[in-house]
Amino acid sequence: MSIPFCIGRVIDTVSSLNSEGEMTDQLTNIAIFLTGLFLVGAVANFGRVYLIQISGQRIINTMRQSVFASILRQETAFFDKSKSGELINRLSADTTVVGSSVTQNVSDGLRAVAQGVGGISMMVYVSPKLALAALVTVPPVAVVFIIYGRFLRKITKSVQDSLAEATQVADERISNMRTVRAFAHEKLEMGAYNKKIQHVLDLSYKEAMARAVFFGSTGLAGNGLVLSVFYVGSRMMHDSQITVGDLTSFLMYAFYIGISLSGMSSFYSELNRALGASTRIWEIIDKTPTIPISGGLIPSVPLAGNIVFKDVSFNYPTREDAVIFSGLDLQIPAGSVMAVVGPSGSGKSTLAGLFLRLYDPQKGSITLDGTDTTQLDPEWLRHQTGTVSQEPILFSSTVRENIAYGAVDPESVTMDDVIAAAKKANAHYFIQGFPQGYETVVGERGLMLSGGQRQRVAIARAILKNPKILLLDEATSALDAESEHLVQDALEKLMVGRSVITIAHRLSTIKNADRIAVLDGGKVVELGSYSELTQLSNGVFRKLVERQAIVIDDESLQS
Ligand SMILES: Nc1ncnc2c1ncn2[C@@H]1O[C@H](COP(=O)(O)OP(=O)(O)OP(=O)(O)O)[C@@H](O)[C@H]1O
Repeated sequence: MSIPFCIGRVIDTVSSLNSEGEMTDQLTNIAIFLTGLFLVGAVANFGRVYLIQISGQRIINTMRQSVFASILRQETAFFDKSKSGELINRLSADTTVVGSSVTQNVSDGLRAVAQGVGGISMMVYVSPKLALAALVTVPPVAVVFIIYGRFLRKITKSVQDSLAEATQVADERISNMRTVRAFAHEKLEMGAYNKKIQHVLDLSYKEAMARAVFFGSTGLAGNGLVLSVFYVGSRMMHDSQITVGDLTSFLMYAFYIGISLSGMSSFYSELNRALGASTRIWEIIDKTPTIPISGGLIPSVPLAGNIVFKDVSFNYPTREDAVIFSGLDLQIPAGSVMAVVGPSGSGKSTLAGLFLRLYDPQKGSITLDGTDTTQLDPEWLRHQTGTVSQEPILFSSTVRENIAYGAVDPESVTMDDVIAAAKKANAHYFIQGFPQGYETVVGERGLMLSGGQRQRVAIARAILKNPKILLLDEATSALDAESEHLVQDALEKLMVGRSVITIAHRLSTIKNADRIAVLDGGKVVELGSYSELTQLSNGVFRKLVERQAIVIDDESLQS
């Protein structure tokens, strides 16, 4: 800010001084002063760029950590409503928009603001009257800024929303590429994606138009400022109200302000884009989950494993009209095996999910050793429970890491523990057959393994966990008869001394269960041992067994 001032002084000094020596002295002093100032400026610039860059990157990091932590904290129902591609977009694209605004623009923007404020102050110092003439452009510029800022925040949110929808489409199709290929729907999917991305482009046209108007008008305002200084200043100089040096300084300040106005315009523009995108980030960061992931009671006495469902009524939050349970009662005594059967869609998997507190029932209670599970620490509850589900999902790491994932602290699991669990799950043999053995990477979601292999790795994971409670949701459904027999054997050994809820379609696998609960119409309609239930004439279970026997007979006849 002192440069135009110094130049003004140089001009006035040169035109007023007569002696050569005096002029040289003055000029040397000013030159030394300016050199010092330039050096300070260079160091300050270095510091500004470096520090702002570093803090910007740290802000992006912290934001990403907070968004991801908040996503992981959310209750299961949140993931029923949200789409993974959309969430990933918030984690990456939105944080980048906010982050890049913070990194590049705050630094340049603050400089532009400082330059603008400094320039105006110096103008007022040199000549308040001329400064007033220069600032006639401020009110219309302020109005343009306000209107544009509002518009940009809104449109950025829409662009980011549409981009998230497009990412969601791509994400779902790419992760289910086999289905797309099997149905030969590549062109259809391309069309679906193009439609979404076209919407982003349409919105971007609007944004580009607004930007063009904004930058055009702020540029015009900057030039208007220079022009008014030129016009009024020249007249004032002619009337000897200001010196030539003052006018030169003034014109340079006017240019500075013009430049700073353009810097402020892009800063303001980016800031509003960042505000639009950050709305989507804060929506997630601020969201409090309805079921916390930890916190609550951790019983001091050893867990026995008495599970009681009492008068439980439930519907999924996303489908309020579809009642899954209405007044369901079920008791699983500690250390016993309860098999749950029933028609498809009768709520067998839901029952297991309610015990794990993936969802909370709208009515009734689920207790563990007499304590309502809503009072218990969910983290503790889930650590006590081993789960093998119908379609076990593995992570794209090694077989060893996937098995060790079952432990409370996977890092502390030894190779011997992993092998022992794999042997019990009848998985050791096939794992050893891989060239990299336990270090084989299983691909995204474990897709490089067969369904049966995945299931055995998942069983090994549950065995390694050694939990007090076991939830087996069709744990052996993907296995062939021989493997099923072997794994079933391992599972039965594992079940001893634990409370088990086992869900099975193949009724032959639950013959040894202590009791069988038959679900239908949102309630337990029959309860008893295999032999008790098969003896009930007209019983639902008996019919299920008879129907399955016919199917099995048909299959064996055909083969
Ligand atoms: N996340 C969800 N959101 C909304 N509805 C769901 C959800 N999961 C399941 N449902 C519905 O709840 C009902 C019970 O599903 P559940 O998976 O518990 O049945 P199931 O008896 O285990 O079925 P299957 O034997 O076919 O595995 C079904 O009608 C299903 O459509």
